[in-house]
Amino acid sequence: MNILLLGYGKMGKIIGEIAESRGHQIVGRINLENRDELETINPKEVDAIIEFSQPESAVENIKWGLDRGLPVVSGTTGWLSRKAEVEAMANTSEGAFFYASNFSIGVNIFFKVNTYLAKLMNEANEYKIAIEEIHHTEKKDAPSGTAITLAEGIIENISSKSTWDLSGQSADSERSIPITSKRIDPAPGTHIIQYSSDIDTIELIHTAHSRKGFALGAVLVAEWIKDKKGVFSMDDFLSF
Ligand SMILES: NC(=O)C1=CN([C@@H]2O[C@H](COP(=O)(O)OP(=O)(O)OC[C@H]3O[C@@H](n4cnc5c(N)ncnc54)[C@H](O)[C@@H]3O)[C@@H](O)[C@H]2O)C=CC1
Ligand SMILES: O=C(O)C1=N[C@H](C(=O)O)C[C@H](O)C1
Repeated sequence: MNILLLGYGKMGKIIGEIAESRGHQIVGRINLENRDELETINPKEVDAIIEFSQPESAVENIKWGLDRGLPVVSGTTGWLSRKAEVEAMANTSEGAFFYASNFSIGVNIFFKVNTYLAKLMNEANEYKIAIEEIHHTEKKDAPSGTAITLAEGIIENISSKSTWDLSGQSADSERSIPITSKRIDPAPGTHIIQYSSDIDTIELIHTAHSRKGFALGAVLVAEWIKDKKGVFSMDDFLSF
């Protein structure tokens, strides 16, 4: 299939490599520096857009694809305050929209383990809950989109928690899950969920060894979303 890359940085480059290794053609590699080239792209020659840019650019990029009736696979994080706006546009367009905070199959298994453990821990109020995420120093947003997804999974299953905050910034520490963001090179992405009490500590940890898992997941989703219309997530794509 023909793939247009909107955002050709660390993620765009490995996505392009993996896509070509799977026999796909990259019909455009667009960055901030060459965004004027986007107008030279013929939408009829694009089967899917894979968008990994920056928080302030994602919505404009996604809308560019939806306006042209194209499927857009977006992995950019840090813009979810406008997600409902984008989903509404996708539902009234001829295109398709797929967002995931993390495209790694391993992290999506981690998401399921997180919600399972949260259901069990809902019966154990003596534990304090905390999340930590560690990424490279070029990351623009904090906390990570993955950490926010983890916090949301806990909030949905533990009645005593209703929000999250960047560690130390919450007015209501009883109802808020603190997220600590650390920036240490070359960390591709580590996420830690901790339940601690006076008696013991339970920790779940996911450590990405490279960006390969994120990139492969995005390419597999692009292959899956071809010719689809509407709004989709990893829950639609995964069989577990
Ligand atoms: N969902 C997931 O599985 C993953 C998501 N991410 C997210 O992907 C995003 C990109 O991450 P990286 O590739 O590491 O960042 P990066 O900074 O290496 O690359 C981003 C690229 O986007 C380009 N860009 C910015 N605005 C643009 C625009 N309006 N049009 C076209 N290109 C534009 C920049 O020139 C840059 O080359 C971040 O938000 C990050 O959190 C990163 C890894 C996995
Ligand atoms: O910026 C990154 O690198 C990553 N960002 C995503 C996030 O914000 O969760 C996914 C992954 O952790 C890598």
